[in-house]
Parts: sequence; C-alpha cells; structure tokens
Amino acid sequence: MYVLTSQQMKEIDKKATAEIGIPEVVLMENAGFCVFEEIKKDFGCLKDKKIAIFCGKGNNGGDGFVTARYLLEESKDVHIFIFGEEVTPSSKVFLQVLKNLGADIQKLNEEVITSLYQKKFDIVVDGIFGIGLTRDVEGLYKQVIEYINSSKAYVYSIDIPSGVCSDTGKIKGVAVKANKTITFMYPKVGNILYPGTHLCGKLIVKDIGIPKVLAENVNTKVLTKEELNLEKLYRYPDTHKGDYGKVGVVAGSKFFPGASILCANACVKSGCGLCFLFSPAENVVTHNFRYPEIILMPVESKDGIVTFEGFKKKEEFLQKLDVIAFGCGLTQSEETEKILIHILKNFQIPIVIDADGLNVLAKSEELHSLLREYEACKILTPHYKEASRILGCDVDDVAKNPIDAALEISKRFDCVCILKSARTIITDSHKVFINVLGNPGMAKGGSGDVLTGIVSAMLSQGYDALDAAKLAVYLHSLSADILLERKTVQTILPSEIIENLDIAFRRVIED
Ligand SMILES: NC(=O)C1=CN([C@@H]2O[C@H](COP(=O)(O)OP(=O)(O)OC[C@H]3O[C@@H](n4cnc5c(N)ncnc54)[C@H](OP(=O)(O)O)[C@@H]3O)[C@@H](O)[C@H]2O)[C@@H](O)CC1
Ligand SMILES: Nc1ncnc2c1ncn2[C@@H]1O[C@H](COP(=O)(O)OP(=O)(O)O)[C@@H](O)[C@H]1O
Ligand SMILES: [K+]
Repeated sequence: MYVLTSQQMKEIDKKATAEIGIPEVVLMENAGFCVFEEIKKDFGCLKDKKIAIFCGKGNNGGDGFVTARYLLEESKDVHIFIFGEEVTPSSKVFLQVLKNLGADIQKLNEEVITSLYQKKFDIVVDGIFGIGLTRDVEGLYKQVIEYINSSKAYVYSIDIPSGVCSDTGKIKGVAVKANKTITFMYPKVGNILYPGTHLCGKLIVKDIGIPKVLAENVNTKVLTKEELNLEKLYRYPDTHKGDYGKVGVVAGSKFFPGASILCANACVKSGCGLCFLFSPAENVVTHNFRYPEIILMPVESKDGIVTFEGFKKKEEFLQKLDVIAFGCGLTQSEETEKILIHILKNFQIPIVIDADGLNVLAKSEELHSLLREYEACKILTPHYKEASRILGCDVDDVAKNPIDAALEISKRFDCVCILKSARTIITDSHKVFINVLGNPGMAKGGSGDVLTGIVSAMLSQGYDALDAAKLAVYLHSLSADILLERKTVQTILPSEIIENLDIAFRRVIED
C-alpha cells in the first residue's frame, strides 16, 4: 500500500482534476460521503444523536460540509461550526447547499467555543485541517481542538487528525485525538508515523475515485506481506547447508555476552547454512553446549574486548564467510574500529553493521569513506540515537523526520538503511518501506541484536539487501506480535522472538 506526502497527494489530486477531468467537487462529494458512510456503519440509527461538525477554510472543511449534508438526513440535531465564510471554491458550493437547506451553521468565536462545553455531543466530525496544514495551530483553532479533545464524543477525523503534520506525523502545536480517521485513496505519512498514527485511532482508507495509475511513481509503501519476496525461502529437497551460506557474527564482549548469542542464535534460527560466532574467548567457553548449532570462534581478548590481533588470527575462517554481521555488543573500542577497517579493506562480502559497528563508524572519517567505497551489499541498522551519531545531528532531528534520515544514511553509504523504531523505515535510497507491525514488547535490550541475526541469515540465503531487510523486519516484528497474542508487552523477551520465529515463518510462507 502506497504512503503519500501532502505534496504527492496534491499532485495526484491536481492531475485527477486538471488532466483526467474529474471535477474537484465530485472528489469532495465522494470524500464527504465516505465519512458519512463510516459514521452510519458504526452507529446505525443516528436519529437521537447530537452531532457537531467543525469545518476549516480549506477543502478538508468542504468534505465536512458534505458529511454534514448526509448527517442532516438522519438527525435533527446536527450543528456545523465554521471559522469563516472565506472558504475554497469547492467548499463554497457545499456551504451554500447547507445554507439552502437551512442547516444550523455557527461561526466560531470565543463565546461559541465556551458554549460548546455545555453541549453534550455524541459525535464530533473534525474537518478543520487536512493535508493543507502549513504552520503551528494557534488561537481559535487551538481552542477548538482542545475542546474536541476534552469532549466525551466519538471523534471522526477527516483525512488526518487536525494538527498532525501529514508529512511527518508530528503534532504542530496541538492536534485532535480521534477515535477513527477516514483518509482518502492512500494513507499519508502522518497517518502512519508516530505520534500521528496514534492520534488517528482506527485508520480507514477509502477510495474516492481517483485513478490509481496516478500513484504509480510513488516510492513509499507500507511493508505488507504482499511486498515480501518469498522465493528464496523455498528449499528444493536436493539441497545442502552450503546452499544457505556461512555467516560470521563478529559480536560480544565481557560486558555484553548476550548480544552476540541473540544475534547468532537468530541467524541460525532464520535459515543460514552455518553460523560462526567470533567473540572473546572467555565468553565462548560459557556458550559451549548451550547453543550447539553455533560454531564458536574464540578470539583473543584484552579486558574482555576482542582484539584486532586476535581477530586477524582467525583469517583462515574469515576467508570462508559469505556474510558478516558486525557490531552487537562489541563495545566502542579502538579494537572494534580497527577490525571494521580491516574487514572493509580486505573483504568483499555482504555486511550488516549494527550497534557498536555504527558507533565506531560515526566517529571515523576513514570508516566513512571505506564503507562508501565498499562494493558488496551493505545494510546499516541504526536506531534513532545511532542514526543521529552517524548523521552528526540531534536525535530529535531524526525523530522529526525519520524517512529523510534513513534516506540520507542510505545515500551517504550507498547502502540499505533499516532505521529502527516503533515504525521502522527501510530504504535503499530509492524505495521506502514503513513497517507497521511490532509492539512495545520489543522495546527491550536485545531486540535489535535479534534483527541483525535475521537479516544476516536472509543475505546468506541469497537475498539482495533490500529484500533481506524487508523480510527480516517483517518476520522480527510479526514474531513479537504473535507472542503478544498470549503474553504481555512486559513479558516478551528477545530470545522468545527468536523461538517464535517458527510461527512467523509459517504465517509468511503458508497463509
Ligand atoms: N487530495 C485529494 O485527493 C482530495 C482532498 N480532499 C480534502 O482536501 C483536503 C486538503 O485541502 P486543502 O489543500 O484546501 O487544505 P486544508 O487541509 O483543508 O487546509 C488548508 C487551510 O488551512 C489553513 N491553514 C493551514 N495551516 C493553518 C494553521 N496552522 N492555522 C490556521 N490556518 C491554517 C490554510 O490557510 P493558508 O495557509 O492558506 O493561510 C487553508 O485555508 C484534504 O485533506 C482532504 O480532506 C477532498 O476534498 C477530495 C480529494
Ligand atoms: N514500541 C515498539 N514497537 C515496535 N517495535 C519496536 C518498539 N520498540 C522497539 N522496537 C523494535 O525493537 C528493536 C530494538 O532495537 P534496538 O533499539 O537496536 O535494541 P537493542 O540494541 O537493545 O537490541 C528494533 O527492531 C525496533 O524496531
Ligand atoms: K481533519
């Protein structure tokens, strides 16, 4: 499913009217009717319902006028509130229709807003701002939104909750908290990213008759099952472990032994042929027997951290690898940096860089240019903080516009970037996918290490970087969502996300 920015939606809208010739009022009529239909479906009989419709001066308000007209057919207690008569030409048509019908239309001012608090509306329709919101919400607009949020009514937002930026999902000063949002044709970015997605309540996407061919060049999509390439998950009977690749997980330290195990274990549980774990010798001793499928590669360490010299002694094994997963729990030492430099200079195999791999990358100019020049496929898996270190900006800047941050990282290193959060963004700098699965039970140390293991296994099974990233992110969060069916967000563990991958794989392959 495509996800659009306000600019993209406006262009499509313009083409539909100017080039294809569908009049704007027809689209507005369809949009307003869709909102009415949804209300009717939810409430059934509206006869005794007290309804308020708040309409701004743009076309979002015009949709509200249309909805109001249909609601007037169902209830005698429908009240329309406007911010002024200077509305867009299409909206004006429907405002006039309401006037002709003798509808109750009140212009909002301080007094009217105060009086709203005495009225007990059952249903509120928010048609204040849609994709045309350009600046922070203030004054009367702010007061009305505050009223809506204080009311006990069931709130419908048209297109997007007013006050949410449709390009980022951020709140521009104040925003409506809706129970349900009816958006048209395609979700907007602000309907999908937090906090906007939360303020939408239940999101409904309605077709209002804009030809779909107009969206064909849009590059951003929700990561749905239909977007996954499942081809390489199928195994011919006549096959052997060599067909599924050898992954070298370079991870772990005295301080974070678990990170390496989670990563390597997720990797073997996601289908790689052989998984070698390069970790400090003292950790490896304790891992023995507990994780029999992982081939343990004890590396000489100093103060619990793998050393560059120790790593080089494993050259013979390193040469056999097909994929490297680098960084989980390594610590940000000079040794970590030296090892990564060595890998980027001497290997040309797919690499996944996570955690401390990203942290040393952020600090080293040499690593920046080596990674840019590295020709094999590369996947970077930062969370917001790691991304901000790489980009040299504030973490809030990443959070404000994660799609742009992911694109920037992807372009800078010519890599696939998996920017992790409650709405993980995947991009190869051309296409963008937003993951909408997963739950707060994943907000726990170790969840990211699991993802690194899964994505490495996808690379070793022959997927290209973008397909590997999409499949891994999907399976990872689907596994956590399946766990949530019987557990709680508090009790989900990263190691259980690994165990539960069985069911996630089955659902992806068989359903
Ligand atoms: N796309 C489609 O396919 C279709 C779209 N449709 C609908 O149209 C909607 C988009 O309509 P739209 O472009 O007229 O913008 P909209 O959101 O109504 O607001 C613009 C108004 O708000 C004002 N304004 C902005 N920020 C402000 C602030 N902070 N505080 C105060 N004022 C502020 C701005 O003023 P200005 O910035 O010009 O001063 C302008 O007056 C879309 O979301 C959907 O519902 C359907 O009808 C059919 C098909
Ligand atoms: N609230 C949430 N909803 C969905 N997914 C989440 C949420 N919080 C975290 N995640 C996912 O969990 C993982 C956390 O990774 P990361 O922050 O690197 O953790 P760690 O480094 O401790 O392993 C990411 O894949 C992220 O997308
Ligand atoms: K709205």
